Amino acid sequence: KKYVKYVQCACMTAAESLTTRLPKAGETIIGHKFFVGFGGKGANQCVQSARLGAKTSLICKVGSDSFGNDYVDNLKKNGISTAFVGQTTDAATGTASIIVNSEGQNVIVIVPGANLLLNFEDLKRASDVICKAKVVVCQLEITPAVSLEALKMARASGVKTLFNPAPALADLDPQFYTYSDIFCCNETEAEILTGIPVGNLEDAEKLVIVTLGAEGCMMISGDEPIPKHVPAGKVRAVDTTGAGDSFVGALAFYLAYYPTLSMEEMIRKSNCVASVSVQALGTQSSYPYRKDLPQDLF
Ligand SMILES: Nc1ncnc2c1ncn2[C@@H]1O[C@H](COP(=O)(O)OP(=O)(O)OP(=O)(O)O)[C@@H](O)[C@H]1O
Ligand SMILES: [K+]
Repeated sequence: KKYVKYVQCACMTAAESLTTRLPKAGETIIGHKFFVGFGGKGANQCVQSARLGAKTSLICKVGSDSFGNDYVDNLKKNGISTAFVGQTTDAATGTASIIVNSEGQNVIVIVPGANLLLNFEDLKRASDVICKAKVVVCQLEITPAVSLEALKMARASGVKTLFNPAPALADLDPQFYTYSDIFCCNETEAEILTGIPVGNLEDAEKLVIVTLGAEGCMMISGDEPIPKHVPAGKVRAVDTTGAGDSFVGALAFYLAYYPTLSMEEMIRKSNCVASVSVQALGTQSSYPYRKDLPQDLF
């Protein structure tokens, strides 16, 4: 199989301003630091997989603007195929404008922009990549119906599906459960999602993983219905931003390249990768490369 993994996703430019306090409505204040980074859950996950050595292709849409051009360069630098990264003049590249005060409190405005223009036609164009992948990973930062369609296309070709229901939707279409082999969310998302009728969970996915920050993860599967705790190692965390995406990206890598490992072992290794990411600042900037990790992870 040519593409061992494909992520269908959102790309966002994150512009962050640091100030002593958050401005009030109508107020202008002076901050002391500004930086721009690359984000979006799907893209983050894809970058982490690629840095572990996975062959990846991203299906997404950015604007025909400087943020979009920079994002395409960033993906290429990470060795990710951009054959299905569309650029549109109908919307701007997705952005997250973030203001953080000295207590670490923040206000964030996300404008999804071009991400919401990714459509069924784009999926059709990429169908060869989707259907020949080993693993397809989807999230909810694009139009949910498009994510669901990608999962269905993958499933129809026997491709393993990993779904990360983030950001969480209270009224998630129950079909997402049916078309996900692995359903991986964090505690907050699990809380929002538990409004789903239990009947849907029963005829659903083969495995549910809930990530628990420093505590690692809980896993529960059809084969092993008793929840199992897979702890993360003790590390000195400096910035946990993006840890969830590092975990999902790592898990996708192990599913594609080490399919004979037990799920527990894949989760243990993915915890190790994500726990490295919390020891560095930022999101993609904190994701480890294969060469910098203990070699017993491979
Ligand atoms: N303090 C920590 N120490 C060790 N590992 C951690 C720590 N925080 C997170 N991790 C690792 O990262 C994984 C994901 O963390 P978490 O559950 O906080 O995800 P998240 O809430 O989606 O994170 P974020 O939204 O900040 O990206 C955990 O399962 C664990 O493997
Ligand atoms: K980090």
